[in-house]
Amino acid sequence: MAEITISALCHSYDGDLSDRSRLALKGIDHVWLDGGAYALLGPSGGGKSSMLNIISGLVRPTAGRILFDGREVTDLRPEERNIAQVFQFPVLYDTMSVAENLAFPLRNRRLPAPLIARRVAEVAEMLDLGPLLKRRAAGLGAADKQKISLGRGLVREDVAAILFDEPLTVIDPQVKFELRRKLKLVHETLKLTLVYVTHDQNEALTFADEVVVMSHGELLQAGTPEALYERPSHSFVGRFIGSPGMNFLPCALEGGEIRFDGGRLPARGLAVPGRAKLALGLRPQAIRPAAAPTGIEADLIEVEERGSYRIVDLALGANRIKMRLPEDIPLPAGRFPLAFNLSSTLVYADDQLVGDLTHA
Ligand SMILES: Nc1ncnc2c1ncn2[C@@H]1O[C@H](COP(=O)(O)OP(=O)(O)OP(=O)(O)O)[C@@H](O)[C@H]1O
Repeated sequence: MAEITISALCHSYDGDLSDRSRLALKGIDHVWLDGGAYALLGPSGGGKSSMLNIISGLVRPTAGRILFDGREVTDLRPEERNIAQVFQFPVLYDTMSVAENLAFPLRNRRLPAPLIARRVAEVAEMLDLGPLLKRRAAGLGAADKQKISLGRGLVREDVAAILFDEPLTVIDPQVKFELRRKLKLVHETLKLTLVYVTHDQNEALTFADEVVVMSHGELLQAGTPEALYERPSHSFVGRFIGSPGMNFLPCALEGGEIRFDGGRLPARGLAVPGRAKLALGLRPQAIRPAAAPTGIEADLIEVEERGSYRIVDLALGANRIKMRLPEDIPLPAGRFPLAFNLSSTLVYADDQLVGDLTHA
């Protein structure tokens, strides 16, 4: 396995870098550490597949470099890079048995038969394919076929990394959960460098040690699931992660206070760039009804029951915000004061996190 470094990566499918807004990748730097389990998360068209295909060598970047363990591979062909890639749809040979499909990447490299047999048995065991080894791939369902594709990715011991491009899209939810758990176990056992593309935040947050969020060809944040949840460094990440996502209140910094429609909060010592568009970012669980007046008053609009908690829609001045309230906390009716957890009340300037209100 290898550490993969990408440096100043830009890509345009027509080769023209002059119009930044049209680039599929807009100057990305990142290091994928050896043995890390990464999720590459973002909306459709954000550049995730382009990034994977550039790492594997299927696409050559218009500008920038890729290094495996410090060695430049930008100009190497896919077969020279030793990357295993698993795609959204199963890639296998229908006429071969499951065992032959799993063995194929190893036979191709002319590995000794006993080694091939050992690896095929190990991978089949990991993915519960043992009972199917002699069956022809053609007769199997979508989930089993995709397991074979995953197995073909995992079977080689010499790969620099395994890249998964939305591999569970065609799998139904119950099996999906099971396979994701299996992949996590496989990662823990084999310490592979894994990059797993998804646009599903639950998939990303449960699978990865580190989540990399991309949108519009930019890498917006890379961090642990907790960091992305608690301190999104870009407002897009705050909105994209969480259900519901982060609330954003347009605000202004005046006289040592953050002022927003519906309230104000002390913000002494907070420095923000001049002329920046400011917003307060608040997770729904950082908001609570207050027992005494706080200067922030909201009107109850709607309540959605979600089992052990409620999502409460509130009007705060002209803003609509969502509060996540555990079942055991009473919900006042009508208009009531709100308290914000200040360490989770984040300040964004032109969509970038600049601080919180803790020390105000
Ligand atoms: N082969 C291609 N030719 C031209 N443009 C492409 C090609 N592949 C991707 N693009 C464009 O590059 C941008 C990034 O697409 P990419 O497929 O990398 O994003 P993605 O995040 O993987 O999206 P999805 O989740 O839909 O696969 C998009 O604007 C897309 O239209």
